[in-house]
Amino acid sequence: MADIYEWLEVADDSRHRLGQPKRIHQASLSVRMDDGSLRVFPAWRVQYDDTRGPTKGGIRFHPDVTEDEVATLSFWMTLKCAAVDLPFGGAKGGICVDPKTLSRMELERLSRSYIRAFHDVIGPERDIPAPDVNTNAIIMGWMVDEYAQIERRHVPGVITGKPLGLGGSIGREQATGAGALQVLDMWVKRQHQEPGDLRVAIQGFGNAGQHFARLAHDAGYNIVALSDSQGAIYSEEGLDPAPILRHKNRTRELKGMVYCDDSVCDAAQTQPLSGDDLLELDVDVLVLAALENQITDANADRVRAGAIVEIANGPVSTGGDRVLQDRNIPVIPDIIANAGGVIVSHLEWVQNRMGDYWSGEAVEKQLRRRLEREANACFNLAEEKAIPLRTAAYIQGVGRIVDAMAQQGTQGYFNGHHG
Ligand SMILES: NC(=O)C1=CN([C@@H]2O[C@H](COP(=O)(O)OP(=O)(O)OC[C@H]3O[C@@H](n4cnc5c(N)ncnc54)[C@H](O)[C@@H]3O)[C@@H](O)[C@H]2O)C=CC1
Ligand SMILES: O=C(O)CCC(=O)C(=O)O
Repeated sequence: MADIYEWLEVADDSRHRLGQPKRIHQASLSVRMDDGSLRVFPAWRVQYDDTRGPTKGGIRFHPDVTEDEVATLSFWMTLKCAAVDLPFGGAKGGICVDPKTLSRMELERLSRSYIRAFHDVIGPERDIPAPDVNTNAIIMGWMVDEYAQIERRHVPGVITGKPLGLGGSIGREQATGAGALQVLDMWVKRQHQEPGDLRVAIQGFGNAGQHFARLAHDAGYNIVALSDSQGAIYSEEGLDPAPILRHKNRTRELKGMVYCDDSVCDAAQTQPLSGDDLLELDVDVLVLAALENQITDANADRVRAGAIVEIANGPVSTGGDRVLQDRNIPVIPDIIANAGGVIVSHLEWVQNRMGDYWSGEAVEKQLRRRLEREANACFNLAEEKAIPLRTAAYIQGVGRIVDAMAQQGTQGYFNGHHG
């Protein structure tokens, strides 16, 4: 961050404030299992900075979740919301759990207990959670219901990414993938390339990766490889994500894909591949849509992709980034590439507060307009100043945050309603 602060001539006060999270909330969630036993799960909500508005960010269920991880993700949320000019600060939540080991009822009890633990520190004008890794609209539905039961009133704006029947927005589910495709399209156009000429490999086939894959295939990109946590598949002829998704929904993994009957993905055309090998394929675009630290200084020198799109948060480590920069492999950074999700979350929150709901076209138009403006600003800054896209995106985000900090005055942060 030092170079960004130097560039923007950020005052020491703001550097100190951006140097650590404003609040870290931790809880131990006691949950009754179906067999009558009790399990306790560590959980966090970290609210990094609320200078520009209520804090915003998803909740992750994963066995590797730690306080440090949640805090880092909350910092990136802060930068992301500012980089695309949303009136939000940044937060993130997490529970250290392997959700695949829980029954549906256990998962519901765990989700509701998260809200009971953090009820006092969230709210539509305070901190607004949303889905992230291993959480989805069903879980957001349980959570918003738990919040309403505690409050004894409807409060749909406390959580976004909800089911449509509980005040969710049309378009939120595909927003992250759709936004990432829009940003990639803009970048491809600037390189005077055509989607039909580009071979794409995608790591991660969950909410973000699936929608990206489907929309990119429809837009003419040639998807040659896909992976999930269990394995990867590859086809020189190109993969159609729709039947692959049907197979994954049936079997819960991509690995067995070679045995699929469907003509577009039969054994003759589709080869299994290791997840690590996917990262090193000779493709035009490598899309990272799984977890952090997938490209590091240990494997960045073996990346053969022409460009990388970060749909996941932090999939390229700082060391990996340095190697890719030295090798002139452009990285379209997470805080722009995956911002479609939080942009439509903002639209959902606005609709909840208005008590009126928009068509899919209206949501899509607003998403496109904001991303076009903010991604172009980032691309232009990177080009004008000959700096990496990530540096440009950080300058865009940090610049807005430190301006808002300065506008609060020297006392506001400590004595005002943000304290
Ligand atoms: N869902 C959303 O709206 C947003 C998600 N993101 C980020 O996108 C990333 C993915 O999130 P979601 O799709 O929502 O999660 P998800 O839980 O729906 O899917 C995650 C996918 O990654 C796969 N995966 C995990 N480890 C892997 C590995 N080592 N190799 C290959 N695949 C692996 C899983 O099998 C699964 O397919 C995360 O970094 C998340 O923070 C960012 C912005 C918004
Ligand atoms: O939709 C949101 O509020 C946040 C989604 C999220 O966690 C992210 O962008 O990383």
